[in-house]
Amino acid sequence: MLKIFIPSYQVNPHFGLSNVKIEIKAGEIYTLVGKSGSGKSTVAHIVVGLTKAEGSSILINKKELNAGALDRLIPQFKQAGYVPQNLHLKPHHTVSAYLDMLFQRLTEKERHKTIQHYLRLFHIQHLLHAKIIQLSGGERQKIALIEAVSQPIEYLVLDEPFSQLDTEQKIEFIQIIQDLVAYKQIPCLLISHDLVDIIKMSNKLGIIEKGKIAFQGDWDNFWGSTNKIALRLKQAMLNWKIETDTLLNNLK
Ligand SMILES: Nc1ncnc2c1ncn2[C@@H]1O[C@H](COP(=O)(O)OP(=O)(O)OP(=O)(O)O)[C@@H](O)[C@H]1O
Repeated sequence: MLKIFIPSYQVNPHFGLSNVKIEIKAGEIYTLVGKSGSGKSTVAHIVVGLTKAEGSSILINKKELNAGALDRLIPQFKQAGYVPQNLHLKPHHTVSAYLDMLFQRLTEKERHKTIQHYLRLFHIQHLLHAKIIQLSGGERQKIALIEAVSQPIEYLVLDEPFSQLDTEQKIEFIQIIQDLVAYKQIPCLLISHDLVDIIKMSNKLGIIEKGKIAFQGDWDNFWGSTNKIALRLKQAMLNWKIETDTLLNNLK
C-alpha cells in the first residue's frame, strides 16, 4: 500500500499543493488527471523523492520514505520505479548495451534470461542492436519503463507515459503496464491527461485542480458523483465517445 499525504507545498508565490491525500493498494492503478499546470508532475516528483516537501508523508508498506535528510546523495527513493515526462536515456547506447547496463548486477546467464523476458514482453526483440537515438518515441517509452522496473521496486510512478504513442501502441502499452502491475503486485500512480488511458486502465481516479484533489474515487464513485469537476470530466468523456462513434460510423 502506498499512502501519500502532502498537507501543503508551495512551489512558487502563485502556486502550491494543498491537502493532497492519495492511497493506492498493491496491484492497483490510480490515475491522476488534471489540466496543464494543475500540479500533477509536482505530486509525482514528491512521491518519488525528487522534490523534498517538508511535513509530507510518503508511506510505502508502512515505511516512511520522506523522513531522510534533505541532502540525499541519490535524490530518488530507491523503492520507486519512475518514468518521467522527459526521458533521460543514453542516446548513443544500443538497446543491448543499455539493457546490459541496467541489469549489470545479475550474473551473465540471469541477465540474458531477464533481458530476453523484457524484450518479448515489450515486443522489441528486433530492436536489440538499434541505437536509442534511432528509436521512435513509443519505443523509447518502453525502454524507460524497463529501466523503471529493472531494480527491485515497491511502487511505480508513470508521468504521461502515453504522450508519444499512437492509439495502437497505447493499447499495447496499457496491457503491458497492467500485466506488470498485476505481476509485481505493486501500487502504480499514473499521471495522464488522456481519457482513453483513464477508461482502460485505472482502478481509481483522482482529479487535481489548482493543486487540490477536487475528486477521487473508483469508477462507481465517479459515475455516481455530482461533484462539479467529476461532471465536467464525464462530459468530456461523453464528447469523446460521440466523436469516436461518429468517426467509426463514417468508416462503415
Ligand atoms: N521548479 C519550479 N519553480 C517554479 N515553478 C514551478 C516549478 N515546477 C513547477 N512549477 C509551476 O507549478 C505549476 C504546476 O506545475 P506541474 O508541472 O506540476 O503541472 P502539471 O499539472 O504536471 O502540468 P503539465 O500537464 O503541463 O505537465 C505550474 O504553474 C509550474 O509552472
